[in-house]
Amino acid sequence: MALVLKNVSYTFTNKGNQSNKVISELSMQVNRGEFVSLIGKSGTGKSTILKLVTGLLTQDEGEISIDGKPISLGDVGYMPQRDLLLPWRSILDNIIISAEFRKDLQITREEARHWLNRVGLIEYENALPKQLSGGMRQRAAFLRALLTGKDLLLLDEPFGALDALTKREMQAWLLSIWQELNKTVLFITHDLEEACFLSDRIILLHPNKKVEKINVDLPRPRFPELLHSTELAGLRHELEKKIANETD
Ligand SMILES: Nc1ncnc2c1ncn2[C@@H]1O[C@H](COP(=O)(O)OP(=O)(O)OP(=O)(O)O)[C@@H](O)[C@H]1O
Repeated sequence: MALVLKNVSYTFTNKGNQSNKVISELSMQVNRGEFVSLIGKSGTGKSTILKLVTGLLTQDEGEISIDGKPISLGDVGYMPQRDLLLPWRSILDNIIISAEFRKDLQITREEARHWLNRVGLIEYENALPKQLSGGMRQRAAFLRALLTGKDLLLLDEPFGALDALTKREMQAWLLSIWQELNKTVLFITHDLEEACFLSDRIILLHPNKKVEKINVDLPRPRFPELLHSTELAGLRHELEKKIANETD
């Protein structure tokens, strides 16, 4: 067992004291080594769930734990929707930033270079973020989350802004790294095909705050040919229908 959310609720209160209960009595679990995707219409609270799990936000009610211990800031590797790379630091210095704040974490520059090489960014180790394309920045932001050394990675729409081909490449290397390093991943996407292709399970958030848990019974390892299979197309279609029929 890895991450458990039990009866979690969260309400945003705006300046005018208007409140918006975004998460209501949510219970869900992500097991060690699993790849789980969160899907649902815009505004159903996907990013809020990730922020609660990181500890950036604190739930009003309920419990969030990792291996039975209440979560605290810094327990997970987090890749937010916007990459938030520091514009004045080189790519290499951006990806090893966690080691500067944590005594328990040693990342050598050699190790960081190994990873830059793995994702095709070694030639950019000394470049500034603004010199990289969107896809390259996403890869750097992913490495920064990976090099926190945490088992649980929270990835908020990491490939949302990429063209279809780059997205395919990134999905393939994400799966290879996930398998090789035995990570646990909680992933947000609006791309239903992507959710089916990558995940063991999908958690669908409904606008009425209910959640639906869907198993993805597709074989692993996953190869790109699977994207053309009737099984994947059938599951994607099923999800599409569930989401399309919803009203707020
Ligand atoms: N800082 C904030 N202050 C007030 N309301 C917020 C804040 N952040 C998010 N919300 C509101 O909470 C709700 C859920 O937002 P959240 O970003 O978690 O949804 P989401 O499912 O991730 O959406 P999307 O798919 O568009 O990224 C929305 O109604 C949003 O307007």
